[in-house]
Order: sequence, then C-alpha cells, then structure tokens
Amino acid sequence: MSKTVEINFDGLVGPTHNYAGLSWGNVASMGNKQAVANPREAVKQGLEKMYALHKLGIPQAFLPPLLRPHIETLRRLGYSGTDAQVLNKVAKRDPVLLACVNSASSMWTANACTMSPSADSADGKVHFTAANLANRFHRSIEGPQTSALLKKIFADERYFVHHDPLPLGEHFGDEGAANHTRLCSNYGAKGLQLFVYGKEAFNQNAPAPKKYPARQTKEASEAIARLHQLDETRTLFIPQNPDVIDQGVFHNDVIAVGNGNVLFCHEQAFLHPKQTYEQIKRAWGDNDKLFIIRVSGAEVSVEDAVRSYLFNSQLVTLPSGDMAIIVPGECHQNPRVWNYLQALITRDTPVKNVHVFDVKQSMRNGGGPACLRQRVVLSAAERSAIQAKVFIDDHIIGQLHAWADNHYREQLSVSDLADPELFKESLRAQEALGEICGLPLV
Ligand SMILES: N=C(N)NCCC[C@H](NC(=O)CCC(=O)O)C(=O)O
Repeated sequence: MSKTVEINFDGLVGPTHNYAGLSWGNVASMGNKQAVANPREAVKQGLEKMYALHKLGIPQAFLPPLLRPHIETLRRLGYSGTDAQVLNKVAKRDPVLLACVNSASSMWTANACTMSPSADSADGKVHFTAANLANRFHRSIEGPQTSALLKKIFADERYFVHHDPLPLGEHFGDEGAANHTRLCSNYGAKGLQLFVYGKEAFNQNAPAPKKYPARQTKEASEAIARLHQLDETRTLFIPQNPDVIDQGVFHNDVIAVGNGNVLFCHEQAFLHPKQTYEQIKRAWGDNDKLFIIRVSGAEVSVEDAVRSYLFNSQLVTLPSGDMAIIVPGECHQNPRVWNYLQALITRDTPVKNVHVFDVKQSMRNGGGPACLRQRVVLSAAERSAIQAKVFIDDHIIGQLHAWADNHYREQLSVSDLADPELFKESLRAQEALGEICGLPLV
C-alpha cells in the first residue's frame, strides 16, 4: 500500500505585507503597529523555510496569497467609482479600513481552514472547512476567498469535500487549524483529533478570558467535527486556559503543538490540565506509546513562550522516523528557551533535532513557523489528484524567488497603502503567480 504523507502548505506572504496593528490580543501585532515592513524579505523568509524543509525530505507545498487590497469589500461598504477612486476615498475617510482590506494575513495558512484526512471521516473523504475568522474584521474577509482557492487546488470531487465557512458572528468564531491538532501512530492510520476552544459562546457561565478575545468557540469546533463526519470516540473538545489568552495566547498553537505520537505543550495551556492529559491518553489507547511533553512555568514562562513562540514551532517527522522541531530565531535568542530546547533533544522522546529559521517579518505580526503552514494529510492517490503546480522543488523555488524579486517592494509602511500603484503591482504579481502554478488567481 502506498504511503500517506503530511504535506505542509505554507502561505506565500502577499506583496501588501505591512504592520497595521490590527489584532487586539496578539501582542506582536499590537507592539509593532506602524513599523515599516519589508514584503520582499517576508516572502523570501517563507521560501527559505519551505525549501529547507523540502531538503529535509518533508513534503512541502504553498498556498498563493489572496489578492489585496480587497476592493470588493469596500464596494460592499458603499465606496464607489473606479478602483483608484474607491481607494482614494477610503484612504481619506477610513485609513484603518484601508489597512484591513490590504492585510496580507492570508499568509498564516494555519488559519485558512481545518482539514481532516480521509482516514478519520466516515465517508472516507478528505474534508476542508475554510475558517470564518469572525473575530478580526481584516481576517473575516478571507473565508470565502480561501474556500474558493482550496476548491481550485483540491478540486477532484472523488477525494475532496469542501464546506463553506461557518456562519459569521462571534458564536461560531472559527480560526481553523490554529486550534486543532491531530495525533496518530502514522499519518495513514485513524487519528485522534483535538479541538481546543477559548470559550462556550452560548454559555455565559463558562470560563472565558477577561481582557482579550477568545477567537475559537466550542460551538464552532463541534460544528466542524460534525461536518467532517469525525468519530466521536476519536474527537476531543478541550477548553483552553482563559488566563493565557489574556497573556497573549490568542490561538492554541501559541502554547501547544502536536505531531504523530507527540503532544508538546506548556503546563498552563489547558483549563483542566490533568483531566485533559487523562482524556487524551484514554482516547489514544495503548497500541503505541504516546508522549505528552509538558513544559513547566519554571522551565519556560508563559511570557517567554509568547515572546519566543517556542510552541508555534513545527514538529515534523523526518524520513528517518525521528522528529525535528522547527523554531523561529526568537527561540535561539532567548537563553531560557534555547537551554530548554537543547535539553529537550537529549531526552527520551522522538524529538531529536532542532532547526532555527528567521521568519521575523511574519513574527512581528504574531505569526511563527506553525502559523505559516496548513498541514494536509493525503494518500498517494489523493496527492496525485492535485493538478496545480504548488509543490516545492528545485525548479519552482527558483521561479518563486525571481517572481518575488520582480513584484515585491522592499519597504512598505501603513501610509503607503493609499498608493494606487500598490494595487496594480499586487494584481500583476497575482497574475504572474497564477501562471507559475497553473491556476487562475485573479
Ligand atoms: N497563530 C496563528 N496560527 N496565526 C497567527 C496569526 C497572526 C495574525 N496577525 C495579524 O493579523 C496582524 C495584522 C496586523 O496587525 O497588521 C492574527 O492575529 O490573526
């Protein structure tokens, strides 16, 4: 039988990448408001990470960015005239709205959707639900476009099922795979799906953060599990610790990550830690050894975790069977986190290697290595049903670097978003990318 693999679909950073401080509760986004961005460096940092993972023998692909600015949203909000007139009017009247429709936030493809492999769904198909990202306006406009993009890439109806984003509004706030982890003994085996939520929208008495928003609701996670036809005995809904949301853990992937038979998390990640570990162990069963690597506050504080993004790392299985942890440069710069990582790889767990990547352009907006990728688990037949040229290899990586050199600016500040040339540049970049990947993107 041919092998089922996990493919990382990283988001390509779009040409309008900027720092507008749009994400309340995301400390990096709030702290870097108005900083000058370098979109070309941003996209290339992502490409370097993708290529390095490909070279490590890990299947790697990319998702094109969504076209920004999103003029259609502005028209829906009553701005009219030519595209240039629309942009000019909104720049004068509402610069925050202008920043929202220009955000390159689709780069964080962990938030693009929740996907379930065919091994886990009752109908034996691969399911996708694009996230509605209801909590932040600039992100809430992504859902329909993301859904359309996923349908183009995962087009073969014999294998792939697409569900519309959940209804908008805070009750069904859904942030996709950033609050979802799948544990499994191998990628082709039936998995254990963990959905972590920040609040129960219809139960005012349930614990919830006090300062910052809980972006994922229990109701949304339950809806996804129903839509994806998941086995109830292999699906857990886990409350996040609301206190850590108030310390900047706006998604669970800022404090926990899982892969294969490893769950790596901070001891304060969950509201009921002991109960949660027990539930996971029970549902996992005893076929194979499960590793729950808990990091104590004495080893790494929540503050250090949020600043370094230790848990927003990627845990990947190498061809040798060992795992590697892919961390951002900020982990290397933090002595406590770095000491922890050095000790971790000597311990009796599958995690044996650490690799550091500079993804600072994205990190300044609160997006680490794990935010930048959507994991898609596919059998060989499902993988070969994808026609689009979105898989990283030596040829396409060169094309993508040249494309970035041709179409991306090296400096972009929030005040530049009013420049009508930026829209034209973005359009040209999108058309050229469409040619590279053999997909109509405009
Ligand atoms: N943790 C995961 N999976 N994703 C990170 C998303 C970061 C993103 N930042 C932003 O949208 C900042 C945009 C700005 O401020 O310009 C967000 O908060 O939704």
